[in-house]
Amino acid sequence: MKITVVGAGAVGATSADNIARKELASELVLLDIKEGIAEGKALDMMQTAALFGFDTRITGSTNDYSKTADSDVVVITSGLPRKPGMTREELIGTNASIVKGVTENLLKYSPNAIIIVVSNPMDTMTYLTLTSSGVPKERIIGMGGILDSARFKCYLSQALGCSPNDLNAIVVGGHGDTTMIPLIRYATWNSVPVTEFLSQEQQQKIVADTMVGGATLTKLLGTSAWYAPGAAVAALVESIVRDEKRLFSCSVSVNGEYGQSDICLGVPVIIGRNGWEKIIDYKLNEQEQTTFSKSADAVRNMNDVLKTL
Ligand SMILES: NC(=O)C1=CN([C@@H]2O[C@H](COP(=O)(O)OP(=O)(O)OC[C@H]3O[C@@H](n4cnc5c(N)ncnc54)[C@H](O)[C@@H]3O)[C@@H](O)[C@H]2O)C=CC1
Ligand SMILES: O=C([O-])CC(=O)C(=O)O
Repeated sequence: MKITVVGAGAVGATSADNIARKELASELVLLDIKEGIAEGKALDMMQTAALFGFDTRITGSTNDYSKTADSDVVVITSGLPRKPGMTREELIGTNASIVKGVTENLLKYSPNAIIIVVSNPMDTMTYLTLTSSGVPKERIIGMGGILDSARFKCYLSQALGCSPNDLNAIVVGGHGDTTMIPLIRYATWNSVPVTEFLSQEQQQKIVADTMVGGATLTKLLGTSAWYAPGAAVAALVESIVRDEKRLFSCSVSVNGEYGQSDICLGVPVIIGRNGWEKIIDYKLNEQEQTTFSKSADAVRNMNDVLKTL
């Protein structure tokens, strides 16, 4: 198994670190446009192999895509992160051309790879990758909902005073401060709805905190987060390479599901060796469906911006 991570910045390097520690690949390539950074981080990580006990061979490359040849999975994290006060959507002007160019280069050497898109605005970057590449839709997966769902579980666990591992909770819709939809009605604590233990006020606060989870971290850090994003990327890669069939919220090309088409949006989807396999229809109630449609409208407006760039 060969995996490439493009972008050796905060998220790319953390993703690669997790992928190596989990031994998800025999070969892992980190690529960046900045001279030496990917090689340096790859060597630094390689020197943890004897300490963590993994056998993955990690190499770095400054923009030489021939080193990424025949990758089974590629992860795109290249592009600008936001700064405090910005939305993810404001990154579109810079990141669209980066993501498009990186995808073209990757596909020259790994035409059969499964592509994971992380760069923001993620749903629109996933749509751009799909529409500009001609790669079958099952092989293009936007990562956002796994991270948002982990944050949702974090806030739920704090309110309930319980282990996040005993929680089941999912966030669907767009990966944006106003577009994500934490489905609290469906969240459970070891099979019991969390709504039975939380007041309306607590529920509203958890949902609101989850939606601005990324913005909260950006304000604290001065740039956006990387530990949970890197862990979420690794979980997604793991379900692919081990064919785990995990049910994750990922941004994929919907075709009538949840009342939407010609858009990539976060929906519950089964992830296996061939990419995303099946969208699962959670029966949204009227209010959730209305929120989902509004989320889709916002993402579609962003996708329309691509035509003006
Ligand atoms: N979808 C999600 O859940 C998340 C998405 N993100 C997004 O991921 C992206 C990366 O974030 P960070 O790693 O924090 O940023 P960063 O600035 O630490 O790293 C980005 C890296 O991309 C590289 N890069 C830029 N253009 C390139 C090109 N053409 N080819 C190869 N490499 C190139 C830069 O040199 C830099 O090393 C941002 O767009 C951020 O908004 C971040 C966290 C979560
Ligand atoms: O907040 C950001 O800009 C980065 C991101 O997507 C996240 O951490 O959820």
